[in-house]
Parts: sequence; structure tokens; C-alpha cells
Amino acid sequence: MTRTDPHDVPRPDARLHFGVFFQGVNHWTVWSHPESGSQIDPASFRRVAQTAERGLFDAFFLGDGLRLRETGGRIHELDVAGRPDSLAQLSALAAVTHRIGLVSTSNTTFNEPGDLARRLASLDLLSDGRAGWNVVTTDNAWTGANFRRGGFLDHADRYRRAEEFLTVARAIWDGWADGAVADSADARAWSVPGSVGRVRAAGAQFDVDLVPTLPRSRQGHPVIFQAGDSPEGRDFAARNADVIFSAHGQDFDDALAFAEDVRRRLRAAGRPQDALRILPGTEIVIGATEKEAEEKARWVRLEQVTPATALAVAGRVWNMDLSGRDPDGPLPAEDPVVVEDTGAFGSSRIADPRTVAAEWRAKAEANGWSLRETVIALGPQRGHVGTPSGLADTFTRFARHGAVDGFNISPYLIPDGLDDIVDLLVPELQERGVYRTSYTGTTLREHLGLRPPA
Ligand SMILES: Cc1cc2nc3c(=O)[nH]c(=O)nc-3n(C[C@H](O)[C@H](O)[C@H](O)COP(=O)(O)O)c2cc1C
Repeated sequence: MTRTDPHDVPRPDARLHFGVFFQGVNHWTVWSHPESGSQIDPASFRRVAQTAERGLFDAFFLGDGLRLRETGGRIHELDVAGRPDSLAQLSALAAVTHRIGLVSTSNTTFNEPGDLARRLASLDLLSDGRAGWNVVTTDNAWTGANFRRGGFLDHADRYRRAEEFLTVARAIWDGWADGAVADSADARAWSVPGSVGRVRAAGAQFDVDLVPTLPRSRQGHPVIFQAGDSPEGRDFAARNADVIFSAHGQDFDDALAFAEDVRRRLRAAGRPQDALRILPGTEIVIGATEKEAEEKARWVRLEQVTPATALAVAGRVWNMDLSGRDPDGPLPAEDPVVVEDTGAFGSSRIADPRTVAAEWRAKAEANGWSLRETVIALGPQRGHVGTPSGLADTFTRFARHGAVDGFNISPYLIPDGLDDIVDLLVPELQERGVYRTSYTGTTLREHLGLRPPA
């Protein structure tokens, strides 16, 4: 790819923001690598966070998984990596980092605002204004089984609850300082003598009457991230979020279409164009030459799509338990089982399994691929591959054309998988003027260039 002429682009002054998405429960880590380490050892978290801070990243970011993923009652063999509570983990990291933002994915379906808002405010105070909250709705029934209420909410109600949840959380964060008044249909705060307010919120989802226990942090509120890709999810982000975490960061046209769609929704919500940062997730494989990078990426993919993973991914398409099949044999001869969408498997459900299976079969037959080789070639693809300078050109183009504001990078190797990115890619981006050369602020909000909350 040729270098972008910095003057011939819509956003010549664009800057990239990087977060590191430390996955925990997952099948994307290359476990077979001799240096693959623990995903629950505090030393792994510390190492990744400190490397990201050395690379001047905006944020260290954790997902939310309150239960190991299940298909038909079976837990994937690699998910036993486990996942400590993210707010506890980030609080520990606040003590061994200085500048980097600390973002917790915490769902609004199984939490309560009076409790979660306080825990997020605690992290924000402990880290002196570095906390972020990735607001997710959690879309699967097996997580619901952890709770008294079960799966309990359909898609539309999950977003209604999320909206009300955030309104109440903001009222709680505003409830202490200078007797602030949060005025909305769902939540109201009345100032009382002194500096502590009272939050009363009575809506369809919550009935809260509380006195906040904490003042605001240096950045006002935790920075709000959002992850959820449906029209409702994108509108929720357009109304409420500071950052949107998407899966649209690989193909340039797809990333730009997503960004333009989100900006349209942002305008419709009456918010300024610069109020939202778009940071898709990506994996990055770096090589000294394009050929070396491609070979490494093939190896990474082969190690990620283990025989058991291949059977699990194909099993989701066929909607069958394929765990007894031969991953090195052909795709199933049967047609996929098509069942009504009960919402139980959320976004991991394949919308049109017959079409996907037909495409997979045609390509597998044409190329002589086994089931596992088909999943490697056609299953979910994860990111960018190239030399440091080639990748820097690509990312510069994405940023200067407004397709992204940065990336949340998932290392495929823990704990050292960020080293190449920090040591080789970041300097190339700095040279192109699209990446900071030092932190200029102290809070996550300042790193992202966001205004203080109203
Ligand atoms: C990029 C991305 C990351 C997500 N991460 C999580 C997560 O860590 N934990 C979780 O419970 N849900 C996560 N979700 C699921 C969303 O919260 C949501 O429930 C799901 O995407 C269904 O909503 P949608 O139809 O709007 O996409 C994620 C979704 C996306 C798109």
C-alpha cells in the first residue's frame, strides 16, 4: 500500500488511540507457544498493562464473562483459562500503572446500578480518573442461569434496561458534588444541604432511593464504552457512549461504512461529531517482511483453530454437537439444523446457517479442505498482518479517512504479545504523526480527547 498524502484526506490531523483488550476466557490465545503464560496470574495482567503504558496506549481493557461459554451444556476445552472479576483486577492494576486508562466491561442485565455505579466510581477514584465502563447487555441464556431471574430479558428490553441503568448511574455519579441535579424522566437527584445529594429513580426497571457514597473523580465520570452491533446497540452508543468497541476494523470499506453509520446516528441523537471515538477490536501479526508476516499469521491461525475449536465453530454453523467427528475429515454431510431464534445463544447464533454451510461446502470441495482447514480459511477472521511500516500505512489511512479513531488490540500471546506492537509499530506511527509521543493528560477522558461530562 502506498503512503497516504497527508493533505489529500478528510482528516489530516487524525490521531490513533490504542487500547489493549486482554481477553481471558477465549480460544484466540496461542496456547501451544512455549512462552504462553497464565491468564489469571496477576503478573500477566501487570506485564501487559505496563507494556501498553510504555506504548502510550489509552486503555487496558477487560471483557465480561460471568460464566464459561457453553454450547449444549458443554464448555470449550480452552475456556478453562478462567476470568477474574474485572473491577477487582483493574483496581490492582491501578496501583502498578500511572497513566493508562482501565476499562471494565460490566453488563447492565445482571447488575444493579446502585452497586455497579459505586464500584466503577471507586475504580475511578482509586486510579485518579482513569476508569472506563464498557456497557454491554450480555446476550446468552447460560449467563442468565447464574442468576435467580434466569435469561430473563429479550433484546429490546435489555437495551431499555441499559439506558435506564446508565441514567441512574450518571445521577449517582453526579449526586455528590455541588448538589448537582440530574434531570430526566427516569432519574432525579435533589440537592440537600451540604455536598451530598439524594438520588431517587423510579422507572420500569429500577426503583432506587439512595445517597451516593463517593464524590466525582478528576475526570467527572468513568468514560463510557459500548459494545453491541445491532441498530438498537448502535443507537444506544450514539445517545450515550464516548467510545464504541466494534468488530468492524479489518476491511477498510466495512470500517468506513460502520463509522459513517454511527456518525449518522450520532447526528440524529443531537450530539457533536467529535463526541464519540470508534475503536474496533483487532489482532495484529507483525513480520520483518510481508512473507514472514503471512507465514506467521498462518501459523497463528492454525494454533488458534485447534481440532476442538474447529469442531466447535463448525458445530455453531451446523447447530449440532460435532465433538465426536473427525476435524481432519470432511464437513458434515447433513444439512444444518435450523431452529427458531429464542435469543438463547445471542450473537454467537448464525443467522442463515443453510447459506453459510452451502458456501463452506462449495469452497471446501473446490480446495480439497478438511473441516478444520475450512474453519481456518472461512471462520471468523481477526485482524491485520504485515510489516511495521506496511501496517502503519494501513492504520494511518484508516484514521485519516475517518474509518476508525484507533483500535483495541488483542494480543494472541500472553503476556508478551504486545512487545512487537509497542517496539516496532508504535514508532512507525509516531513517525507518520498519527500517534502521540508522550501522554499529555492524566485521565482516560483526556487521553481520548473527550470533553468533561455535562
Ligand atoms: C465487540 C463486542 C464485544 C462484546 N463484549 C462482550 C463482553 O465482554 N461481555 C458480554 O457479556 N457481552 C459482550 N458483547 C455482547 C453485547 O453486550 C451484546 O449483548 C450483544 O452484542 C448483542 O447485542 P447486539 O444485538 O446489539 O449486538 C460484545 C459485543 C461486541 C459487538
